[in-house]
Amino acid sequence: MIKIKICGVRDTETIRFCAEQSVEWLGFVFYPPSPRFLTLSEASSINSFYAGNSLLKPERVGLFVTPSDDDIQRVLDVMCLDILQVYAPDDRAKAIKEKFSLPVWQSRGISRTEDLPTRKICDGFVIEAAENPGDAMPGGLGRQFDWALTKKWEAPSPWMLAGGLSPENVEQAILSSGTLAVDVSSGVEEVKGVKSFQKIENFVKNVRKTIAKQNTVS
Ligand SMILES: O=C(O)c1ccccc1N[C@@H]1O[C@H](COP(=O)(O)O)[C@@H](O)[C@H]1O
Repeated sequence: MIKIKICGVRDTETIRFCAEQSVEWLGFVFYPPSPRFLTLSEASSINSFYAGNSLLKPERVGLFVTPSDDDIQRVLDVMCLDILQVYAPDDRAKAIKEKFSLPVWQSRGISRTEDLPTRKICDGFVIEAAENPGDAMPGGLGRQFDWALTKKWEAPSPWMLAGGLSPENVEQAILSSGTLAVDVSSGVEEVKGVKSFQKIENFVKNVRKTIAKQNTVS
């Protein structure tokens, strides 16, 4: 079973829709330059929505870019998170895990085999395309890398594939990379920062279809 994370969710209708699609994780972006940035007030509303809907299953992943402890604490004061996804160096990612006692996924940009992690750092990795000089953000840009790079990688901890995934390419991405989990943001949007229910539905359908095909041949 391939697990799915829909990142950059900003409203309760999208949360409800994704939950109905049985996705495993929802990503909430706490990085101000992002078009998917969630204010503390919006985070607090989403927290109330979750609190009032105890059957909502998707785990809440808070995304932070080189955060201070205060940046994370301010969010945790208004919203429960199940997992922290961080863009941070190894030691800082470990320190965040220690401080907040939550599972931590470290985002890692790669462009060649040598960039793939060989040591466990925290609880998992989000593997995506390397950042380019001048990029406004380290992720959420719809940029792919060569998926074949991960096919023979002996990952030191669980990982998910991210970067430039879409309903159209996710099947090929899963087959080429060998991933067991996928993370999508811009590929399921109508315009930057606004999720498309149709694209989310197609994305989920195509992921599930890929699993079915894999089951058929194995
Ligand atoms: O989604 C964002 O706005 C974002 C901002 C800053 C860092 C990461 C961000 N998203 C993450 O980037 C990857 C790839 O996203 P995309 O599908 O290519 O748009 C994914 O892990 C998102 O969670």
